[in-house]
Amino acid sequence: MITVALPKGSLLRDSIELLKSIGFDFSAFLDSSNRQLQILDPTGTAKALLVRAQDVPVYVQYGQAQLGIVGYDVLREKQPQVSHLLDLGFGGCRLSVAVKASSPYRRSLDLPAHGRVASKFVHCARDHFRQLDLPVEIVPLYGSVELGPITGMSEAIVDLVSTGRTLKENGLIEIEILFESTARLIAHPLSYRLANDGLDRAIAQIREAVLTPARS
Ligand SMILES: Nc1ncnc2c1ncn2[C@@H]1O[C@H](COP(=O)(O)OP(=O)(O)OP(=O)(O)O)[C@@H](O)[C@H]1O
Ligand SMILES: O=P(O)(O)OC[C@H]1O[C@H](OP(=O)(O)OP(=O)(O)O)[C@H](O)[C@@H]1O
Repeated sequence: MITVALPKGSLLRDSIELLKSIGFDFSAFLDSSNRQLQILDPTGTAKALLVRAQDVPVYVQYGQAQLGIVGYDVLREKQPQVSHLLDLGFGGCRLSVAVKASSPYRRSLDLPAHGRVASKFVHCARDHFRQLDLPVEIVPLYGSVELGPITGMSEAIVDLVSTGRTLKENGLIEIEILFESTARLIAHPLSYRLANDGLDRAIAQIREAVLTPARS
């Protein structure tokens, strides 16, 4: 039995579609009236856990799931001890620095020393400003990060941008990209090395499905 940790939120639908293309049906997670956090595929050969995006690598690192699907952004932020197998191509976004459009800042280095930067990606943000040798205070938030500059709590944010709509509708602009992100397939390192439970076959099928442009 293979167990796969799936992220709630933005990546869930594409993750379920990908697994469906290799014969595992976890579409029950898309039914909003369903409250189950663990479901068996109807064939009884695989199980899926529904977890918060940041928790996917935790279940994989500790071996409760042999496989997981998670954004590269989360891997950069959490640095989990997992095997990084494959870029799945969906969930494209980027981690960027953004400021109020009306502010004078147009690159990270324009920000004032000891200014504040709000982010859910505390480690990535800290690394970015450390590399620039610009001392800033990172303010950890859990969501709606854009409110940092809007309310005046912070001069800037480090947050995910996809279409750019959230920034635009909140009067912010992107001034620097830290890195691009897509969804990744990760594995529990020991399980991957031992390749038990048809794991090898499932990984090969996922690889094949990702390389084949149209999923059925
Ligand atoms: N706007 C977006 N467009 C595309 N992919 C995104 C977008 N926002 C986030 N992602 C990707 O989806 C992953 C999950 O993000 P999502 O916004 O669903 O959850 P979260 O808000 O980070 O987690 P939680 O709701 O548990 O706090 C991110 O780690 C990123 O890889
Ligand atoms: O560029 P866009 O396509 O507008 O997407 C970017 C938004 O998506 C994510 O937020 P999410 O929906 O996860 O909400 P959150 O603020 O609670 O993290 C991210 O934090 C941005 O706010």
